[in-house]
Amino acid sequence: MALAGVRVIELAGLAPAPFCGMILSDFGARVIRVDRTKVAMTVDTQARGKQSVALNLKSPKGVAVLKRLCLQSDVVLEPYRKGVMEKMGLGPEDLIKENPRLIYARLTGYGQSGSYAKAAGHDINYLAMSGLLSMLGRSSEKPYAPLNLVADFAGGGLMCAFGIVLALLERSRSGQGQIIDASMVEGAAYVGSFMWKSRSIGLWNRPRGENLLDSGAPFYDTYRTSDGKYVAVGAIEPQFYQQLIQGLGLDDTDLPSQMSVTDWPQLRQTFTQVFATKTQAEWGQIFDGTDACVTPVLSQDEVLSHSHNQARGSFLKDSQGEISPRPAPVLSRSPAEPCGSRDPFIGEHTRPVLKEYGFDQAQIEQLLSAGIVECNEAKARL
Ligand SMILES: C[C@H](CCC[C@H](C)C(=O)SCCNC(=O)CCNC(=O)[C@H](O)C(C)(C)COP(=O)(O)OP(=O)(O)OC[C@H]1O[C@@H](n2cnc3c(N)ncnc32)[C@H](O)[C@@H]1OP(=O)(O)O)[C@H]1CC[C@H]2[C@@H]3[C@H](O)C[C@@H]4C[C@H](O)CC[C@]4(C)[C@H]3C[C@H](O)[C@]12C
Repeated sequence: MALAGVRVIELAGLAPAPFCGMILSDFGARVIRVDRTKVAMTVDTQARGKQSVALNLKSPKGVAVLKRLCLQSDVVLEPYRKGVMEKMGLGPEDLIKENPRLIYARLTGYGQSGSYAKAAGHDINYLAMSGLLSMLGRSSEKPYAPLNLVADFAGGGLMCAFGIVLALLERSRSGQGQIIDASMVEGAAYVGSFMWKSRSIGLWNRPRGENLLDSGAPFYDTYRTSDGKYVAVGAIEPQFYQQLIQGLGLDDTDLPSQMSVTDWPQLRQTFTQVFATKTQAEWGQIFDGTDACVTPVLSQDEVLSHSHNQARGSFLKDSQGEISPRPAPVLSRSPAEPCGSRDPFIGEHTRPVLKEYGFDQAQIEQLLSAGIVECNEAKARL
């Protein structure tokens, strides 16, 4: 796999950093997640392929153990607010001095500088600060955050993984590691560059929810079908829009012009009435195989059985029966090989990892008895 041989130390975080770690693991990196001790369960639901070491970083000996892990690793990924790692003596200066090849990835909400750098926050806050949240929501409704998708994952975990791969590539030429300052505000905004760079063509010059791509246009929206399900319509171009009208059994000459913005409410009403006359499957029989850009709105469970997704194997079922998306994109020669076994328990791999990283039996026992590390192999054998 593309990242085979890359060794990552992931400090346990909430959601963005775990997603970043899972991406790296899916594409072949060895990801060791460092969990706190005395914690019963992990919140990392994106732990596919990872190993877990439980380590108390509130103790100097625990800090020394982490330094030794980072000394022999390629990447350290930390999900804490600005200054936390420095406070523990684990800042970039501390670690890169000992391992100049180390790639030190810092995934935060607001970045390592600026007045908000030390403030707590979550996806919705970062999305709000990115300028994108102000654009999300239907006309006359308040802005809404689309799950915690845009800042936590698109602009956070994924963007950080991209930064790590860039730094690995650069290191292959320079031999040097570097610090990645991954701010979710900036990552989300960067993902949304189109929203800024297309203002000049007037795509966003109307109020929220009244533009072509923000639920304003009736030919770019969702519609309820007679069985209470929905279809998505994305017939933007005239040639696709004509196929939409044809599939709906409407006569274009009876309708206002597609781009007559003032007539969009009336056009939406017409589409709403027509889509309500058939089931989602019936509309699928009408529109599948055409360029009308009409697709079923599938649930998280329905995605697995849709013929298109099935043909590609777009979704996986692991050994625990959990359905989840397969890694993307698909590389032709070195594709991801996501691990199918269960996620690790906290501290499940403490002993074998410490041994692999050069700690002898006596040192490991000493760390265990002092509570610096925890080992939960027994739980794993149940
Ligand atoms: C996980 C589910 C989904 C959450 C997604 C949500 C929408 C997000 O947006 S997550 C993104 C959050 N932001 C960031 O990641 C940006 C960077 N990070 C931060 O800004 C901060 O870390 C913070 C604000 C997120 C948290 O701040 P906090 O003060 O807690 O921590 P830090 O300042 O960073 O300092 C870390 C401290 O920890 C010490 N540390 C670290 N490692 C170790 C170690 N190995 N040993 C010892 N100590 C360690 C470090 O020294 C620092 O200490 P100091 O502070 O002393 O310096 C979640 C969605 C719903 C959640 C569940 C729900 O809330 C119910 C339960 C609530 C319960 O309380 C917890 C369990 C829940 C089930 C809960 C579980 C999950 O959170 C959810 C499922």
